[in-house]
Amino acid sequence: MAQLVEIRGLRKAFGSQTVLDGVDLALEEGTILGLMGPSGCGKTTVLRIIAGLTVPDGGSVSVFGQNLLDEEASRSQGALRRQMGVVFQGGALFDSLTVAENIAFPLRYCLGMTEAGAIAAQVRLALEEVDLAGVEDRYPSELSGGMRKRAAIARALVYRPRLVLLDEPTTGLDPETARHIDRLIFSLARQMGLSVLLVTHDLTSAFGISDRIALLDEGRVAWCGLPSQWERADHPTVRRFARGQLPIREGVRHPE
Ligand SMILES: Nc1ncnc2c1ncn2[C@@H]1O[C@H](COP(=O)(O)OP(=O)(O)OP(=O)(O)O)[C@@H](O)[C@H]1O
Repeated sequence: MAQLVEIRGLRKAFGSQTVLDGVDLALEEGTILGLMGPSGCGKTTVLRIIAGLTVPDGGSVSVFGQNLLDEEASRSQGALRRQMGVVFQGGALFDSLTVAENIAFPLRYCLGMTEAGAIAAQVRLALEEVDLAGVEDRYPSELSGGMRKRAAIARALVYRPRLVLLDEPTTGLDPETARHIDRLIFSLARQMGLSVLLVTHDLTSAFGISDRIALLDEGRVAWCGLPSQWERADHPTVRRFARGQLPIREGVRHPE
């Protein structure tokens, strides 16, 4: 299968702190890659580099076959970004805009749509896809945490990206709501043929919906494999990260 994202030898330091020190990572088209690792190991930094929001110090990042660090790719950043949907940690909806205005935002400002009827129809469809029909006129503060996450997912998917970058989509949610979000991500990804990078601390989420798992630690990918290989992985980082707990396997689906 084709690699939609291919990262080689990625390096990034913030001041004297080296965060990424030779990360190799690949995301196959149409699959979900769960990126896990201890807090502060650089997961969000990897996501932000792929999204073009953080500039790395070295290495290569190829997305849709284009090296993001090439001059030519930097000229077509806008076109590349339009093929990516990003859900940031916390959802990052605009508080002063209604849900409909939030979801319409990328249609207006990324795709340049202006026709109100067409925008409203796409917003309605996007909300239906995340089981949020009817909340168009509410403000984010009037939604529950789970509803805000779903609205953020709707905003990321409304312009039909090929690649979706999700940063901790289930953090801060109760287990039932978190599993609802997992099911939603999984079914939308499969229905739409999306490729998904899922950054998460949530083992249930990662093991429930990911096709592959990568574990980032000390600046590198310490382990990468199928969820079914995790328990047999005789790797110190895997043991340390899981702190003796077996991954919980009650998620949406578990590829063997
Ligand atoms: N813009 C920045 N300036 C300085 N340091 C930064 C910046 N962004 C990230 N860092 C540092 O880089 C390290 C990695 O951060 P990052 O957010 O990528 O980790 P993470 O694995 O996503 O963490 P968490 O799981 O806690 O969200 C942290 O020590 C963080 O403080």
